[in-house]
Amino acid sequence: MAAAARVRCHCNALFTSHRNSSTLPISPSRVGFTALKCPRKFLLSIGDGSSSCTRNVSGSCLKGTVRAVMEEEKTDVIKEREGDEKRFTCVMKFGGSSVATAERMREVADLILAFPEESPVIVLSAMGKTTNNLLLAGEKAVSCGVSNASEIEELSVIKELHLRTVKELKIDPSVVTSFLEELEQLLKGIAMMKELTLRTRDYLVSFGECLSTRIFAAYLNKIGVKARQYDAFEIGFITTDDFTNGDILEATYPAVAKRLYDDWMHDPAIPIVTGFLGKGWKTGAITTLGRGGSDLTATTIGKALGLQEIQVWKDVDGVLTCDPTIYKRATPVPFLTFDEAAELAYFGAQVLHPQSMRPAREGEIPVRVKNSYNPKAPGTIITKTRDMTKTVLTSIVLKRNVTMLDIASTRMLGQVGFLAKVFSIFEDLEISVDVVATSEELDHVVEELEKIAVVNLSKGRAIISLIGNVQHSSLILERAFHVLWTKGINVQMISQGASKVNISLIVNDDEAEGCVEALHKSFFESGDLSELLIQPRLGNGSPLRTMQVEN
Ligand SMILES: Nc1ncnc2c1ncn2[C@@H]1O[C@H](COP(=O)(O)OP(=O)(O)O)[C@@H](O)[C@H]1O
Ligand SMILES: N[C@@H](CC(=O)OP(=O)(O)O)C(=O)O
Repeated sequence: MAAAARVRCHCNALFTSHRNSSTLPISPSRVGFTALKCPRKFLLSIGDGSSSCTRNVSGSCLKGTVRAVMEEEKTDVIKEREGDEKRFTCVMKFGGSSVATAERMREVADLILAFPEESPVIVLSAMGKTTNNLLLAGEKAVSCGVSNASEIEELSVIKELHLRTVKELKIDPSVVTSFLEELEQLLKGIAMMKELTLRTRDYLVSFGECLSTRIFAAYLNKIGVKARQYDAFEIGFITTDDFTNGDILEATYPAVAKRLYDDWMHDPAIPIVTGFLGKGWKTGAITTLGRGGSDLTATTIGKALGLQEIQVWKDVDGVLTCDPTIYKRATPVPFLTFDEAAELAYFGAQVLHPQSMRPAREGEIPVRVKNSYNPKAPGTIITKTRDMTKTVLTSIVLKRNVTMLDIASTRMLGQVGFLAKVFSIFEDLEISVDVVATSEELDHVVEELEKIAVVNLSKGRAIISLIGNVQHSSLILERAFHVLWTKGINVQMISQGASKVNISLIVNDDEAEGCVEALHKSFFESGDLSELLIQPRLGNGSPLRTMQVEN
């Protein structure tokens, strides 16, 4: 469940909420903000006087990162190798849908071989729905009893899929059999312990990527293309120990580059790397990077090796104007900036992992989103900047199942103190508002907030994010509100992101899909909106900074 918060207080001050929100002038009576996916971050500067580096780290791993950075090799692996011939040109990541069957694996191999001029590093996700099946199997194991663990339906599905795939690809089944046996043992262990910790969960789901990459590497070798399988957690993907949501640490970049380059120099072979996985720096245990984390694996490799391009191959023709499962007339967006793509991902567009743009942006490496089912489609290219002069709206993102907190000051504290206290409650409970996972956690927040405020909790809300050129916010809002007014929809909260590419509206969840469809029709299907941009602007033309809508 996600959450958004609205704070009411009595002050006239400039208010900066968090990463995603701009500095907002507060109205005397109310201030609105949506606090969204914002793992607690600190800026950490490390330098020796002549140079320094700054990096974002989670609060919980601040100490760990300092140590990891200190232990990091001083030399920059890429610079050190500037004299060398560039060994790799791009990274190509294929998601679960791209490698769902033996047939798909063959097609992906053909696709890779269709670009002989490229020297790629390949990143793979687990086959099809394997990650979901592993998680379901783990949950069933908790309560099914040891003697029934081998009969869990999802285990059979996983076994059957992988054994069928090796058979169809005519490769040695021993590539997968020992893993499948180990998986069954693990499920028995979970059944015995009757618990599934986050650490075990990560170990459990790691089987998906470990299996798919081994099968694919074996297949390439079988058809005469030299390939080498790598488990990311063995080649330097170092993360925080936040199981199920590990954060990549800086030490990863030189370590991964060194390993991949060294191996290539000794014995050239296409690297086939497990997406999604890492190794916790303190525990040494397998971690995962959050669902869809293979995109982040790919961009991390792209930055580590200083590649020319990062390609993420999906089952859609690129990033689309909205989720095609919500509205099927969504169309590809040819160009995006890193900011737009990051915002889109942060606000819930499943097509990209929320953190995946960070390494690409830092390394200034273009990311191309392509369709492995339709390689001829141009896809989407994501770069640092693009011509925005004719851009009004780029994409519409829907995030469902949001809980809205309405927080009104009881005036027990001064204005400044009130806001500080509200934020400290979220901080103390280690909750970044958009990632509140259970209602139990929310109860806790409400309990604490009620000591200083009147709190209203509204479930069943959705966030519709309008990603585009917020320089034209008035035009976007005018049109959006017209559409929603026509449909009789009440917008309950509105907020603008600091990145200047996002306006978010909160509406009732059960009305949200209809809103997305209506907004899509108006923004993308009713003529060129950019024509309106030539109309003279009234006022100073500066974009909207804040607005609060009362329901
Ligand atoms: N704006 C969007 N553009 C494209 N796809 C989107 C968008 N929003 C959501 N999606 C969903 O994301 C899916 C692709 O992402 P994902 O399943 O993670 O790919 P993969 O597993 O291949 O990496 C699409 O099938 C689509 O349903
Ligand atoms: N297999 C993992 C990681 C991943 O990135 O998958 P995909 O690329 O299929 O979204 C998951 O399902 O979350």
